[in-house]
Amino acid sequence: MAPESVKRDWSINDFEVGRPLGKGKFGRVYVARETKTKYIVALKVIFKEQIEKYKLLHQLKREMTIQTSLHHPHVLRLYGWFHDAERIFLILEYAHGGELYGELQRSGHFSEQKAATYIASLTHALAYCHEKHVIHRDIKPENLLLDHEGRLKIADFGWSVQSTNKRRTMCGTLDYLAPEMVENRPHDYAVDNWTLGVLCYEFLYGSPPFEADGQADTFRRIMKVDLAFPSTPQVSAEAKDLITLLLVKDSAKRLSLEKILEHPWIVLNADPNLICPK
Ligand SMILES: Cc1nn(C)cc1-c1nc2c(-c3cnn(Cc4ccccc4)c3)c(Cl)cnc2[nH]1
Repeated sequence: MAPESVKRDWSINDFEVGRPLGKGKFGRVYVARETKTKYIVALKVIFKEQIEKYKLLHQLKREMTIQTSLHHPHVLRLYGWFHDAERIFLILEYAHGGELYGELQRSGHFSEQKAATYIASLTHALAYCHEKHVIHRDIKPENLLLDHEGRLKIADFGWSVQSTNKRRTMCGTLDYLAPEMVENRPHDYAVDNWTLGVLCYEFLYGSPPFEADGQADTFRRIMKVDLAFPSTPQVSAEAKDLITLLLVKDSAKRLSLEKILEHPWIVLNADPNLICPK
């Protein structure tokens, strides 16, 4: 039974902590087992000193508030949290399949079926987030996890925002930045549509479309929408069409999440057994 329905005042004594799983921005993540129910979770441990040092308490609270409120099969659950004198502990859903990034690194690039399935999963998750006025803004392979059946889970809402007013100004991460974010202009939900185009390209070719040696060159390539499709690996015209419809500089002209799900490449290639619309 999911821990949040068991009790509210958690402490580290309620968990048997296992091996480290990875490092997030400001803390390590461990696999852990809740002692009474034997339920397996991921425990993200964040040191208060780090949060205070980088003045990130507001961002952490926003991440926790947002992720706690999101209940979708392709969004990693945040069941609850607790703290002690030095640390903050987030009780997260455990994704048995690990990080999608590792799978991409091992295979070099994904098949069109796998890429389309992940893009469709992300699109459903983002449609849900946008309905709840949440823009993720930091979708990248390192923030994507897989469950035991290979279903995608979006993790790490550290850069997400609750967008009540339509336009926002904030910063994001490098290769996945939409032009309006590169220029630190006000931005809205459509930044996630741009990122879907970047991810679709990276899933199919193994590296992001505007990758360059230095940050300035990447920013220049993004601003020019300097998009080129290598001759290998072989990628279908339909896949290139979807990428081109998403990597559009004018955010209002990017393909909508609804139209992505109707695109022929998605309809032909995505595996419905691994996609959960709601
Ligand atoms: C790694 C790994 N290998 N296997 C077999 C399972 C996992 C696994 N890792 C996780 C992890 C996990 C671990 N590190 N990270 C790094 C990280 C931190 C913050 C945001 C995004 C990414 C996440 C989680 Cl949260 C939740 N579930 C996880 N499952």
